[in-house]
Amino acid sequence: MERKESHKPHRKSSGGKKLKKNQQKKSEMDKEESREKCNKERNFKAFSMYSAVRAGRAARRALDLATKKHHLPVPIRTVATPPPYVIVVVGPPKVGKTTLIRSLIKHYTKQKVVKPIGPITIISGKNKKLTFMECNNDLNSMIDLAKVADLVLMIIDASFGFEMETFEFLNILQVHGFPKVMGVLTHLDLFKQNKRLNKIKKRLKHRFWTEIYQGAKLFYLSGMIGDGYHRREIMNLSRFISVMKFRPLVWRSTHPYVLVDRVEDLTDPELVKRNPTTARTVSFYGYSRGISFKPSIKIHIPGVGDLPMKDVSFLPDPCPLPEEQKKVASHVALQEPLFTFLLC
Ligand SMILES: Nc1nc2c(ncn2[C@@H]2O[C@H](COP(=O)(O)OP(=O)(O)OP(=O)(O)O)[C@@H](O)[C@H]2O)c(=O)[nH]1
Repeated sequence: MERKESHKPHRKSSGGKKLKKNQQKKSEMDKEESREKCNKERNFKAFSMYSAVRAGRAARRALDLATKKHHLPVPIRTVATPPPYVIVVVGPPKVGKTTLIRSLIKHYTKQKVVKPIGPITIISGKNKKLTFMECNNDLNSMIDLAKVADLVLMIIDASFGFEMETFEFLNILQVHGFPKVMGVLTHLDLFKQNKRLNKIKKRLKHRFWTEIYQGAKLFYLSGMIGDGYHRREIMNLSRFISVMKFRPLVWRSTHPYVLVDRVEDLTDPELVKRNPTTARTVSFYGYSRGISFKPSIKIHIPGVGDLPMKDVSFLPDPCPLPEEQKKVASHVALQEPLFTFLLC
């Protein structure tokens, strides 16, 4: 007789090296899956806050940036094409003001100006003109230019640091409404050690931010090639100037004013010969800025006084924009915001 043997089923082992490894693998895979699922469902950025201090700082910065954009709307009062923006180059003696103007003019016009004297107006884009002017280191020049500057390029010699002239000009700016200010560090090639150069750059940047505002733009010009600064650095600076938005200051957008480019004495030379202190008739040429001039108003000339105006008239623009040049070519009459007025 055959005997059937019944075996007990094999019991699965609940321990051992291999099993433990498999279980670990499985649990890891499960975790990964659940994490992926979680990320898909929720925005993982929402849980990225690790530090309350850092989050506070980020929130404050975001608010700062948002409030910076809150400006009252400014009505545009200029005629058709705006007058050139005035860029004043300020700094102590021998810091590189002339060199910077020369380099910028060479970049924009491809022309070499050996010694730029007085205001120089150039066309920097399709509908933008710029007037560059160097500020002398006397108080009168500083006060006069602080009144008309749209952008101030503040040159700082890195090997000297900040000097009295810089602080004087900043104080004057505060009185006349603060236009845009950009710092330019020169003479950086005099530092031979990189470590020291970086330290100086950082120190001057923080000092500049304390004087102007946190985050004010500071450019670094690392040295000279020939008689100008490096082409690439000048190109970067000019690009920055080209895209800059100049916000008109309240006083300037509510008053007429002129930065005089040319003066002509129209008095009879015979009269002057006979009496050098005779009353003179003088013609001033310049772009009218702010609001329109009325012939009846008195003109204030800094350092001279209030004088009656005899006449004010339009002149064709000596520096027309490319579009206007085309119009002139096709004999379209132009009315430019350039003024001449007679004083007696
Ligand atoms: N090594 C070095 N020399 C520079 C630099 N910038 C300007 N210079 C030199 O400094 C000297 C004075 O430069 P300017 O451009 O005439 O200075 P400035 O501020 O116009 O001088 P003033 O009009 O007399 O006040 C020139 O010999 C320049 O070659 C620079 O970044 N590095």
